[in-house]
Amino acid sequence: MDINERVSNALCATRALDIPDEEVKPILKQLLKLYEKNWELMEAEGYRALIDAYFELKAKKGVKDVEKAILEHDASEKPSMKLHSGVQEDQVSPTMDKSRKFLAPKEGKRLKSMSGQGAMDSSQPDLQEERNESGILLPHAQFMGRWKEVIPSCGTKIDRNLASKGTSCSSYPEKSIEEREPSHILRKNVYRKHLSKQFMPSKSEQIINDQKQIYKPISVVDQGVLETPSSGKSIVKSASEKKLMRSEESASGCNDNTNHMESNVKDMSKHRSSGSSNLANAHSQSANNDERRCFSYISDITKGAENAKISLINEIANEDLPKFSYIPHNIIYQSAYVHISLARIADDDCCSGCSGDCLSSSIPCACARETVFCQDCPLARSKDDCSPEPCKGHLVRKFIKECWRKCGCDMCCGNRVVQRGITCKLQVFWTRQGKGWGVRTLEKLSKGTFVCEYVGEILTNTELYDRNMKCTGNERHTYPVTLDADWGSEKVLRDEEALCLDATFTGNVARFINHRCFDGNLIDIPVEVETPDRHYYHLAFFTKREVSALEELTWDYGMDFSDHEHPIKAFNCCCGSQHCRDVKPIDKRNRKQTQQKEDAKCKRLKIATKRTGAAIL
Ligand SMILES: C[S@@+](CC[C@H](N)C(=O)[O-])C[C@H]1O[C@@H](n2cnc3c(N)ncnc32)[C@H](O)[C@@H]1O
Repeated sequence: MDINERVSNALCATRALDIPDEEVKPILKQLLKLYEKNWELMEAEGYRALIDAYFELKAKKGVKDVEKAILEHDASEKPSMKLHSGVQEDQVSPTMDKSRKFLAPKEGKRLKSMSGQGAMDSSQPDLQEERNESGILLPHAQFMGRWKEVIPSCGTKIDRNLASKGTSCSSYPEKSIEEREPSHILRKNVYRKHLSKQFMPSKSEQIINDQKQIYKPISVVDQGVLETPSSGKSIVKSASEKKLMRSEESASGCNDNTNHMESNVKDMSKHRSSGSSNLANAHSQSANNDERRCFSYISDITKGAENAKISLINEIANEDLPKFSYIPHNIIYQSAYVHISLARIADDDCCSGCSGDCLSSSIPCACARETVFCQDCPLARSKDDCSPEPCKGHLVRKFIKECWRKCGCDMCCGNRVVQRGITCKLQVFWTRQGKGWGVRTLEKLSKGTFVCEYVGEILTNTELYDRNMKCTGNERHTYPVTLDADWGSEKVLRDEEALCLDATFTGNVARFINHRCFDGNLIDIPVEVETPDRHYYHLAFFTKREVSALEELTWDYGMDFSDHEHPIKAFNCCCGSQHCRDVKPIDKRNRKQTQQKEDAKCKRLKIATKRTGAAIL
């Protein structure tokens, strides 16, 4: 990217905060000097440094003194480069296996940690500890006085050359999504059965709010006066919010694009409540006398357990926060047999002879070869082609096998993506369509980006059955997903052997990802990391297409809404997809009638046009 483009991207990001170009330009200039023209630092976290510097200067001295003030700016404020993963470029159509088998009850419960996974136990405090005694939402310590949240970066791309700069793990260059190379090589027709996936809603899909109200929502009116709104008071929306909502409603596949900039404004207003005048300035600039509220905000629901912070925001309603313990890796509940040992990994199941990045060599290593690109993949053609283009995606994707401990490559190897964890900027938010909480991305994601793994407790099918039987109905939602454990193996596993993941009580951000019939923007891919037999594997979400900043992330749970025989009642789907499978008979009739009316209208128009010779616009 050339300098002009970079400058214009930076101005675009600050303009979105109503910061005039002429005020930001000198700051940009001085910061660049300070950063020795390192644009990656400038661009990190949505130009955070630039925006921070602006508000700080504005609050302290006014932007005229910028040149002097910026030199006083602490160099330690430079954002550091983060470890970033490579990316998977692929496409597949989700398949469904609707078999749901559960067996008899089993005995008690105790959590144990899975070896080598560093999982946290369930004693991890609840999200609700984010509140102070008076019940007001408390920002995290590191959030106080500094605005550290992400701003969509107007499609900022990072220099291609970065990829070839230093690749040590601590300073692994942050490639733009567009620039990342595919990290996994996929094998065709690998497994016999498709991955079975389904969510079981709790017995009652009603949200039962029996939790104690332990916090009060915050709302900021006009110039940042803090108030706690009385419950039931309707939320006044700005014109832009209303416009946004309308466009959301009409947009298919792009729901809940709540204005992130406005979220940030709300975040800022909270800063003021904690004594940050610069942020208050920002708020008063942008609020334009609109009433703005933020009912709840947590800057990092992972409490530092992930590489990237994941915030939670509710701008819509005064809802209880979800109660669960965040874990970044799967954890065994009790009886699940997940046998991880280096001895089980045969020599041809790893690439001990490799070094550095397995994907950088022209011939993929043994692990990468386990999964082979489709015929059209430029990497597969790379043997004949000395300069392969970036992969444009694959027709068939089955599973991914990542390099692991016995492999000779390093942690920055392109064939280690899922194991490096979340690097995307994600946010949990309260949806407008009645789906409860959902997950959105705060940055544009290109097709094939690894988003997150589905993390939860590893249970046997028997244990899951037991758990479901004990459900009181007070649980807000349950989130089990079955691992199609006999996939790729010779024998069919019994229910006390077959595994599933349950994120109801303990899980990661994926537990908030909502369902969308057919055209969700994520696809779940089984990933083999530590265990070679596919009895246990990881389930990772990748984007199926480019996803815009602020778009809700969704996947197809594979539910059959017409299966009324199923013991667990499915939820009423509000996915908004035009291909929604949960169509009530009356809607079906209406849909058909509307279609017939449309067809007739079209026909009439065509005839009229033929007669008059007029063009249909
Ligand atoms: C994995 S959870 C997703 C997070 C959930 N929305 C929450 O608030 O915690 C699955 C539950 O979300 C709700 N849900 C997911 N997708 C939905 C959809 N398309 N329409 C309505 N409800 C949905 C259902 O209640 C379902 O049982």
